[in-house]
Amino acid sequence: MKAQANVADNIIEVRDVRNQFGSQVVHDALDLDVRRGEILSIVGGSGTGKSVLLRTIVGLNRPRAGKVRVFGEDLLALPPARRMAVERRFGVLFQKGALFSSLTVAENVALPLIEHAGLGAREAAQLAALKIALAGLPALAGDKYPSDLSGGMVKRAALARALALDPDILFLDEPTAGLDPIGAAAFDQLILTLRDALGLTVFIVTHDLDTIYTITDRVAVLAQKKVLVNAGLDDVAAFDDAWIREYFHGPRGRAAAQAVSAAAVRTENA
Ligand SMILES: Nc1ncnc2c1ncn2[C@@H]1O[C@H](COP(=O)(O)OP(=O)(O)OP(=O)(O)O)[C@@H](O)[C@H]1O
Repeated sequence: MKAQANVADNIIEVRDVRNQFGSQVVHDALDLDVRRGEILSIVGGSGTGKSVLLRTIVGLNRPRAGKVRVFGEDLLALPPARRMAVERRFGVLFQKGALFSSLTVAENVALPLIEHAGLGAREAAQLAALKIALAGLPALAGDKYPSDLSGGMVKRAALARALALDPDILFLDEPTAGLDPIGAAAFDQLILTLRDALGLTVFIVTHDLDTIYTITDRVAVLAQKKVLVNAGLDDVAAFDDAWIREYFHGPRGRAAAQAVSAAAVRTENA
């Protein structure tokens, strides 16, 4: 079962944000709160700016207007050393994994420990081995190069690297895209376990209805250049909007909802 977030304070606050590329306005007057300890899924049609929102929150994209506060700090207004200290509290898993292809998995995971935590090579290697295990990979995977891994293992390796610096917030951009259903379900359960064990806050950009139904506490829907609704799944699914109706009540949405109900019944009868 999902555990609800313990403390309902906002760890991320996005206020009145505008993002624009040339004449294309992606976000206009966008507001979003993310609560400490929750798993929040960001959904929306293709091109609604889910990845841009993630990049804006982690400071990789400067909005044209508005403010983003993470842990109460405006990242873009901080002096470099303070900004780096805040950034160390983020773990980011980008869409394609973004591992260095010329480094082994263990070296990829050790890199932030050497570069940002100032560890020596030996300590970093020991800690990297722990993170690799935490991400559910066998120890042998540490010696492999990203090109030698399956898609699911690449995601786990990238997750191990995202966990390297013991982040408070995990940002995941379409973590289950390209995985088979069994691999995707296992990855979802891993995220849930890590959230519960480590007290992480998890921000997931996803199209995956199974992820949304099985591990998400709240869902934020991007539409009309803003967050149309940010609430629990039942409230979002009942929201009166054409895209939401099609997404949550179309065949795939119904199948995901039924699978979760069936799993709940099995648990009750066990
Ligand atoms: N650096 C950039 N320069 C110009 N346009 C950009 C840039 N980054 C994003 N965009 C545009 O912003 C829009 C939103 O992009 P984004 O990748 O956030 O969408 P998305 O909701 O994540 O889509 P998808 O679900 O297809 O991955 C797109 O039209 C994209 O082309």
